[in-house]
Amino acid sequence: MPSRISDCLRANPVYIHHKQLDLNLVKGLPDSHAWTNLQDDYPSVYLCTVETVPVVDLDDKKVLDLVGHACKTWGVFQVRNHGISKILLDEIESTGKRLFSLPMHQKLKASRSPDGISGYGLARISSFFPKIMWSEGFTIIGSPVEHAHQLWPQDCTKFCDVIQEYEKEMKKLARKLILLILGSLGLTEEDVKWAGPEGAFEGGSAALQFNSYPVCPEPDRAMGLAAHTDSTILTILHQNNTSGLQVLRDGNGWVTVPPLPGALVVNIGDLLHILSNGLYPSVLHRVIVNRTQYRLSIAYLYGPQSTVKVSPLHKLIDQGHPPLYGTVTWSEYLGTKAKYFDKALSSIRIYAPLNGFGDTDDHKGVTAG
Ligand SMILES: C=C1C[C@]23C[C@@]1(O)CC[C@H]2[C@@]12CCC[C@@](C)(C(=O)O1)[C@H]2[C@@H]3C(=O)O
Ligand SMILES: O=C(O)CCC(=O)C(=O)O
Ligand SMILES: [Fe+2]
Repeated sequence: MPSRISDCLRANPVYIHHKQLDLNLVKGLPDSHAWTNLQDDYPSVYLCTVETVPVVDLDDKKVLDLVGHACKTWGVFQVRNHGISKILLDEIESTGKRLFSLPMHQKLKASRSPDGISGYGLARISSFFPKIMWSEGFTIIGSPVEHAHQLWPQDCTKFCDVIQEYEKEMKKLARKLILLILGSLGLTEEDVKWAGPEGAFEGGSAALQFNSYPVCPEPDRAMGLAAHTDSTILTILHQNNTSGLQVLRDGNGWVTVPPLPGALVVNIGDLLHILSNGLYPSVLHRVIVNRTQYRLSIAYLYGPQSTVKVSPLHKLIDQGHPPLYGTVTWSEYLGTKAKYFDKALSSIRIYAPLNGFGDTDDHKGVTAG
């Protein structure tokens, strides 16, 4: 199994046999983009008044309890007082807008190849669905320079500078959140071998994903980004002021994560699900689209160094709580995800209780298409 993420993605090419349409020019919803069975899925409960995604103020004295509760019961929360300046959030948002408003022929020059890691194109998970999603994406892993130069041959310095600054700040926030999450489990960085000196998580790796959701003529029959969990420890997401992100709540229904000015969304990913031995389950989420408002999001997908071994943390294991998952590196897990998609977590499960013991669910697929 390849050790670096880039090698792993190269070894698991994604062939997406769909031509990238310019969604901004399409007048009606083409059959290729018309999803069936969307109504048979779980209902959307975005008008629900009782259940709202937790919002955690990182300066709150009870932050550990709040984070722990959110991770255990929702797998997603929004954070305030996260330390990322409004200027930087505005800058990354306008960088994304500038990118996606380039003419199609220019964006296609920076296309992600099937065995590539970075660039413009449809989400990697597109190959698992018969219909095409109403979105376009741009992935950055490592240096953005090559693709940025294809997009802006004259001068891509501004783009690269903003990406670099944003990634630097996101990395700090991701580490802070991981320490809080460990704290909420009664653990410290010393309980995580690969955390390194002072819990610095040196060598952690990440992907930056820009997602663009143009306005859609028939939003009820289209899908912005199909239901999935992220293969990360956690994902930090900045969304513009258009709603669309939904999370599946206890298998009951889709709940919208409303955009809150200045707040960032934190999603628990599959690697934290494994590390926490299923105590903090990864969250199934999707994006629906909109007839009148353009939506943009920027996801910072954070994982450990690609070669470190991830398995349920020792202190969470005892006779009553056997390890539910085997050991994987992030690289290996991305390979597993590329093959099995929504069955990836269950494919590495090593202990399956007969009586609901362990109280975990490896996400049964939500398959509309
Ligand atoms: C590191 C990664 C996680 C990701 C696949 C990738 O190689 C880079 C893009 C990531 C992303 C973003 C959109 C949703 C997602 C499921 C996808 O298709 O590409 C995630 C992948 C993931 O978390 O598995
Ligand atoms: O656009 C969004 O709100 C979600 C994006 C997402 O789920 C992802 O990039 O993994
Ligand atoms: Fe996601």
